[in-house]
Amino acid sequence: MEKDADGFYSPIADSAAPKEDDKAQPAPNSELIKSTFEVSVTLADQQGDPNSPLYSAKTFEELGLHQDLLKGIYDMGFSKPSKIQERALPLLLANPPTNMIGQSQSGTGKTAAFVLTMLSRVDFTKNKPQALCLAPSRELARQIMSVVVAMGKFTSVQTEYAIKDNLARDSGPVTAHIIVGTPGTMSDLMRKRIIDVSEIKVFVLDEADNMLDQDGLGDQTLRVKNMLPRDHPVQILLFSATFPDHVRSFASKFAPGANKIELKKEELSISGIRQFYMDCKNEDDKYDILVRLYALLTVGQSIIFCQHKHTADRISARMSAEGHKVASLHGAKDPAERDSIIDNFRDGREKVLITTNVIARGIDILQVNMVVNYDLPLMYERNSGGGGPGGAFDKPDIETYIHRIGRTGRFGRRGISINFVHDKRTWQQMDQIEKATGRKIMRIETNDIDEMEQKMKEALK
Ligand SMILES: Nc1ncnc2c1ncn2[C@@H]1O[C@H](COP(=O)(O)OP(=O)(O)OP(=O)(O)O)[C@@H](O)[C@H]1O
Repeated sequence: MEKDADGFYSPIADSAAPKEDDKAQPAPNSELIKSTFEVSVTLADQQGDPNSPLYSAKTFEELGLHQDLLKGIYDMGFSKPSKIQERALPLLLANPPTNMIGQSQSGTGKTAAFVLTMLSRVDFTKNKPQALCLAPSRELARQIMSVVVAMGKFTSVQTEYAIKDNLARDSGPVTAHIIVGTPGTMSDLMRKRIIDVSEIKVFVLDEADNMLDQDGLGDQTLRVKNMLPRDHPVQILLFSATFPDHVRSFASKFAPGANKIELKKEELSISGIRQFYMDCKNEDDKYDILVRLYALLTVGQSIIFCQHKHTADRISARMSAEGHKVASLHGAKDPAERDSIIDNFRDGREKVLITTNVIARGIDILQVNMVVNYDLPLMYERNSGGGGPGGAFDKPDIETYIHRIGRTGRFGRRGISINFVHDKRTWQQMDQIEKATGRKIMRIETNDIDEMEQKMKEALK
């Protein structure tokens, strides 16, 4: 079976496929919630709470960073390290270099830990690639690059992208120190020797469980690793908020002898994200409820996740036709369009983004205070007996759920997630998610608009 650009197997019927009578009907305005509250983006002082993943007993100065990098960190407005930064950085920067498997909840600052390591290990006098970083989407690669550039502002770091359409096929060898990209393009450029790997010292996988998963990007990532030099050690860093059991042992082989920072199952999701569900009557009702939520979705910014790109396109086309301003983003759009959509959303020019799992991981936009799982994230289960030949998308994808809701509640902020459930199957799937994450998912009435607004107000306080 072929996987599409969003990493899904494609020949699965979209349960929310358009129906003949599905033509856009303007939603009565009376149904729209009038938003009467402001978003309070209060950054609770969790950096002083020893139980918080943002807590640290140390300062950045104590972590052994170069003066130029400290300047970059403070210039970004960071004052104290988070727990993962405090614990990981001394291990990451120690000599001889040791591999690392680092796990920490979404939005707790893993990026800074690996970016500071790359910047610390580069010899700026040599114009050759010395650190490679892979991410599962171009959007995340671009975001990581912005952190490299910001943290390296007071160094002479040179950077380059290994993402689709960035380098011409006949480009000369890349002389940049740090290259950030997606695995397919990275391996392509390495094979063509546009990227010379002879001086590579650090190899980072962000969203490592996804990058190593054989049902995901595993093959492409392995191809990159197999092209790395063998005449000197390369420090391998794997970071993610999740490391499911089936990836964990492979991760240990991929990064042998790694220092490990791990989370317990009950620590996986963030307490600042309040989780809700709405009991929808059927597929069509999901759409109507989303439209009714529109005013709340635009109080801050929100991301609506669908299982399929055609669902994302269909909902956004219908909402736009009804006069609501929304954008849609998925892997079938061309790279330039993807860049402009995410940039518009990042800059707040768009408030509602309807998307697929393509941006479920890593994307850090602090103003996002609401995530809607229009469709719950599902994984392909072979031989589940639930439909297609040999398997079906029946099982909830717990890791993707944790990453999706983690697009809100970043670095101590508050956020809301809402799951739409509409039949017995989706109920059961949500029940499994609740059990696996150990966090209560509260009901919100769909027909009591005041209650809906009140609950959200409280959750964001
Ligand atoms: N020490 C710090 N002080 C203040 N803000 C920080 C600090 N470290 C990171 N941040 C900010 O916190 C936010 C989340 O960080 P980051 O994107 O690295 O999270 P993450 O752990 O990689 O999350 P995810 O698992 O979702 O990828 C970013 O906006 C980042 O700038």
